[in-house]
Amino acid sequence: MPADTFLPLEVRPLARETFAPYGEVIEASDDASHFTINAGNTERYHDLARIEPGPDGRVIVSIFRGQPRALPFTVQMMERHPLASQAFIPLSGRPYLVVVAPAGAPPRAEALRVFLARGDQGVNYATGVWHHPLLALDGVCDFLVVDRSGPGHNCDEILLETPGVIAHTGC
Ligand SMILES: NC(=O)N[C@@H](O)C(=O)O
Ligand code: NI
Repeated sequence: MPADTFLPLEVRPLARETFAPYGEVIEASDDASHFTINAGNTERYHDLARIEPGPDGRVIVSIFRGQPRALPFTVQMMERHPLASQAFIPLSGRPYLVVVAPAGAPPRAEALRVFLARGDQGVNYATGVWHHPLLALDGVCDFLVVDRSGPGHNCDEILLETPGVIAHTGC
């Protein structure tokens, strides 16, 4: 592709099945494993994500306060955590964007998949899955983040040879 080209990226609604190659969707949906507890007061949506702290790692819980991204948004870089998973659970009730590519070799823009997540859907990136850092929309948004603390290098970043562009969320 010529040097000044960009690849338009399609935005799809986030769904458990289509996100499966990249990790899990964390949401209280009918297709999740769930059962009633606390004498009928509470429904437990059970074991929704495979949290992997990796070798000598410890699971930690943090809050990321993300500034909103403006659209159109140019995806120029991707990152991965080769030692552990990373989960984002929205706390502000707003939609956000998720950009992923399969674990393995550094992706080209053609391999990127963009999902629009609802404000009641979280995601867990499986170990090594390429993703773009947090893409909050519409306003400052808080996310509960479950990932790893421990020894070793756990963040690889790459620049895309051809950037992708997210023109709009389609909603
Ligand atoms: N650097 C950091 O902790 N954040 C990224 O991993 C991210 O995915 O937002
Ligand atoms: Ni990350």
